Amino acid sequence: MTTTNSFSLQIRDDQIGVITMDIAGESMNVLKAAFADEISALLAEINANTQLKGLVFISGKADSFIAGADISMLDGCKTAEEAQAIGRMGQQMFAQLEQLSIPLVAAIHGPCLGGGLELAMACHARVATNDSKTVLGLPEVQLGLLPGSGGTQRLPRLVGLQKALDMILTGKQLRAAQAKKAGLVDEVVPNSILLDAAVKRALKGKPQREQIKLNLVGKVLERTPFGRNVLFSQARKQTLKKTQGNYPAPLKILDVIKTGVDNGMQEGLAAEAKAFGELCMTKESAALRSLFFATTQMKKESGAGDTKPNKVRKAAVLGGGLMGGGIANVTATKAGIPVRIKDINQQGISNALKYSYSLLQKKFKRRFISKTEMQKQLLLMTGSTDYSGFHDADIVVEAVFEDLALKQQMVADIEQHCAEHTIFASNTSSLPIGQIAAKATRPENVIGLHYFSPVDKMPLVEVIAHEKTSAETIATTVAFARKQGKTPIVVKDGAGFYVNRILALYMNEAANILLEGEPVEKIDKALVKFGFPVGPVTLLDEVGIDVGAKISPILATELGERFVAPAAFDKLLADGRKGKKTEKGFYLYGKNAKKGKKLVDETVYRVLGVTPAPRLNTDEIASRCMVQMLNEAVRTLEEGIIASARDGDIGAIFGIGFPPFLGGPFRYIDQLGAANLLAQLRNLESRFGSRFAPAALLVQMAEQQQKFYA
Ligand SMILES: C[C@H](O)CC(=O)SCCNC(=O)CCNC(=O)[C@H](O)C(C)(C)COP(=O)(O)OP(=O)(O)OC[C@H]1O[C@@H](n2cnc3c(N)ncnc32)[C@H](O)[C@@H]1OP(=O)(O)O
Repeated sequence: MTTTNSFSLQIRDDQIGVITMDIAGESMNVLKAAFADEISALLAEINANTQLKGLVFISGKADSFIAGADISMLDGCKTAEEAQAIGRMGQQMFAQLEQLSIPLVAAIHGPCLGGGLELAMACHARVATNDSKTVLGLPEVQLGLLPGSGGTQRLPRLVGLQKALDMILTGKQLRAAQAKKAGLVDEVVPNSILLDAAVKRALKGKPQREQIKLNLVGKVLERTPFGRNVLFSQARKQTLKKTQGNYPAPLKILDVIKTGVDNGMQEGLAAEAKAFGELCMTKESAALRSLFFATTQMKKESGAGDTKPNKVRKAAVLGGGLMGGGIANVTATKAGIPVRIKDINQQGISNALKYSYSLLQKKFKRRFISKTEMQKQLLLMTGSTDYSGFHDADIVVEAVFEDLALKQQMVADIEQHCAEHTIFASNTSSLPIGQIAAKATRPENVIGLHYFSPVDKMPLVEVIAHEKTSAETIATTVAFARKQGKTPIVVKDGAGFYVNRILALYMNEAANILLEGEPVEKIDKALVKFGFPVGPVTLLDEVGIDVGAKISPILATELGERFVAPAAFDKLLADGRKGKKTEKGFYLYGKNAKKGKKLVDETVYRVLGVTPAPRLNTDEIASRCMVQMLNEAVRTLEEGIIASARDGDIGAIFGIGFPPFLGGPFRYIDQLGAANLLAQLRNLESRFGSRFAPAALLVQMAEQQQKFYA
């Protein structure tokens, strides 16, 4: 047996060499530049051994194959050339593996991502486990990068151009069964026989590469120059529409893949390494990498110092509506915890169960989960119209109407029907938690747990501790949310908490601009171009104009005048316009809508008493809404609502889709400069009044030329 720092080679009696990768001191295998020499030494030994029949590459870590190149190493690069050299080194290392004369089989269990998948693709065959921890993908685009060590060239050759474009442009990860269907892995087996299956394959010799199966349209699109031109130009159009030109990586991905397809692998690889180096130096990639570091760091925090969480064995949800159904869904499917749903009527429970069934059915059809997994997860969800099955719940999440008296009644009911230690978590979006806990006998068990809609998709939750919430309750709730696949931020109690507070002022400003006569679609386009997934007016239609109207007065009473929504908005409700759910809002829905087109309901202007006439340019519209959000974010930091700029950045990106390439409100202010933002606010304050008054902390930072991040 030969060992280097991170690799070992063991030759079995059947003359199959097993290369095990296990980086000492790291919880996951990642690729580092220093490995080039180790791999070369290993390969020299392998090439000198004429007895060897084949090789298996496997990870020595319990639950990870390789999570990609070391992102800290990439972050440390000072020049594009330095990053390009790292990509090149990986390319050369993997080319050496591919050129081995004996078969090399990758045995994959756990995340096989980025450089990890690039390595696996250079192997001659791939066997993966059917475990849910096994995921394969090229997520570099989510870091503002592209796969820099052959991924842009090998993936299209393995799975076809269309599938590869989809995977590389989105960074999506496939489960083993999906990867098998795509042609990315050759065999899927249980973890217990992974090594045996890989050895068996290696003993069979090098496999012939099979031609990718395509239907007629696929053949025209991928195998003719005309078809490929159509494919790339369509992909470019869609990419630009999606990114609004804000992200450089996807366009480079298209260029690099096209170079490889048109001019061959070598030119493709050269273009890939060069683009990788360039992208590494962009501010967009730096911002996206900072998100990776922030979220990884947050995974380790309990939310309550050294206090350890208690185990949650069973959960319950009050209310089977859209939110309650979503919360029950992530509890069963992501956390794997049994969950009891209570609603006032049977219909509510059926709706919640049906909702989960349809989501799971979709996952099953996409081969993301097996039928057994689906059935197991469904069995974790049960319901009743009374409190039966609640006595042993460790946490109860309430998702009932936004009504203080009702929520206080729920607290009393839970204290009566559940155990002493049961946590009462409220999914309120605006009511202070202290008020919900005001009549509680065990206020230390009461906490806020604010999810965002749709719950199965939105990654953020706000965990809100009121004055009497115990550290144990905080730590347990944070751990519970994390098990549900969420990124929790712990925020201080106060109306609107963090996310809705900064969102409310941004939405109000969009409403003010609308009342000045700017057309609805122009306002939405301005903010989409800025980088938000949808514009503010669309968002209001989605969330519900009535919901906005309910939250505004609460925020205005607790936080001041600047939160008062424009009075004209009452006219919308008087006109029965609640938004998309009632098919009556700012846009046309239902039978009035035109298929494939989003059209403004022009009658809304009459109701609001305005005549639409575009006057402002899109930058002005975006910046007026944005400065409101940024200024309020600074205020929440000043008041201790959020504990750090990092939490504020993650909250805004994961909670409202703040443009990730800007790194969040605080990183964006650092980019703009506090003084610049202050000048914009002062200017707007002189024109529009005190709603633009700058936060004291911002003034101080501008004067002292400080930044939120060092
Ligand atoms: C040249 C190439 O084309 C370029 C590349 O490969 S770029 C890198 C592409 N890869 C990625 O983007 C994957 C990044 N990693 C992840 O998404 C997640 O870590 C994961 C899905 C692999 C695992 O998630 P999870 O189980 O929650 O574990 P998580 O806490 O995130 O990570 C565990 C540890 O591995 C580290 N880690 C994971 N991937 C890493 C990476 N690519 N680089 C550096 N560290 C990494 C984390 O920092 C953490 O370290 P710590 O224990 O010392 O804090």
